[in-house]
Amino acid sequence: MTQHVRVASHDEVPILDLSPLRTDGQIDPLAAELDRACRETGFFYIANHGVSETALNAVFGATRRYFAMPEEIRRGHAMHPFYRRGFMAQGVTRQPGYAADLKESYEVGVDLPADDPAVLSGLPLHAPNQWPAEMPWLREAAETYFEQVKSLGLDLLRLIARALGLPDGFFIQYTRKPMLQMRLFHYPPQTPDTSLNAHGAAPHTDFGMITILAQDPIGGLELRKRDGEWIAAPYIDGTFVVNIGDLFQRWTNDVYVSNFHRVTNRTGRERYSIPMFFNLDYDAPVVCLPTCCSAESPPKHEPIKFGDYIVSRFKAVQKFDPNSRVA
Ligand SMILES: O=C(O)CCC(=O)C(=O)O
Ligand SMILES: [Fe+2]
Repeated sequence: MTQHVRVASHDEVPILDLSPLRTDGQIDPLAAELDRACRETGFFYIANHGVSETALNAVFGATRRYFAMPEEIRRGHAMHPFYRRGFMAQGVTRQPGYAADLKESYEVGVDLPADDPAVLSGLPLHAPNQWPAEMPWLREAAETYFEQVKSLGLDLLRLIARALGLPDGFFIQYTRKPMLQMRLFHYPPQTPDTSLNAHGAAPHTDFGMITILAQDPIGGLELRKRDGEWIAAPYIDGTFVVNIGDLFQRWTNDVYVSNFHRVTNRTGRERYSIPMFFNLDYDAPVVCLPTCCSAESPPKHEPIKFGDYIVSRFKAVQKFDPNSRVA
């Protein structure tokens, strides 16, 4: 079992107050704080993020209620392996070198109509959401929260563009049909006989752009600093945790860091968390950002399409099957 780790200092994982984003205030000092956090640990908290407490409490309430039901009911909502919406059982996610993750989830994306051209053409991850008809409370709470976190994500994209010296709309231009993936997570408590190699979520880096995470007071999220030390990023009331994904690191020519993190729930209690993987349009060209490369620091990575990269990572760790589409 992993050792007890110390709590991150404010310097290591700062709390950024986002109020200036919504009050038309001066955002440059905030962008500078964000820039420093993204270069050093790739993790920061955000406060005054604009998501209502009512929406947050409702989505956690619905998540608890859903996972308190017998698993057979959830199995009836099994996630479609191509569209990635619905229930994902324990053990689907497996990071190389570790036992399968102990968490289970309900997956939600951008709710596209079945006749949307992207859906009709079979673009991976583009689909209508899947909702159990007998649980309207799940859909209602998840959709309300999803919309609020989506607008928070757009605010963050504007701030990130500012931090990187790009026009404010640089990333927002690629959010016409963004591949947002929200996951309602349940982490059962780890028992003493759980394999030493098992985690709620084994050490990994996130795939995409940024992750906006709501965790409950149980805590358990830990991240690895650039020097290799693991530190805890506990629950802080009124905040979310934001971190950088691998594709965004690549886009910045490795100037921003996508860091390893993990979750181990040793509290003996159920843990719930709700990450929003804020990804961009399938076709967004990920080519070294103009402010991140120069003659002294040439591009380190080949250009790639946003969606092609995300799909390649799903294949590696989440049993994504490109041949599983039903016409
Ligand atoms: O549940 C958490 O606190 C973090 C989950 C996570 O890191 C992930 O799903 O990528
Ligand atoms: Fe993660």
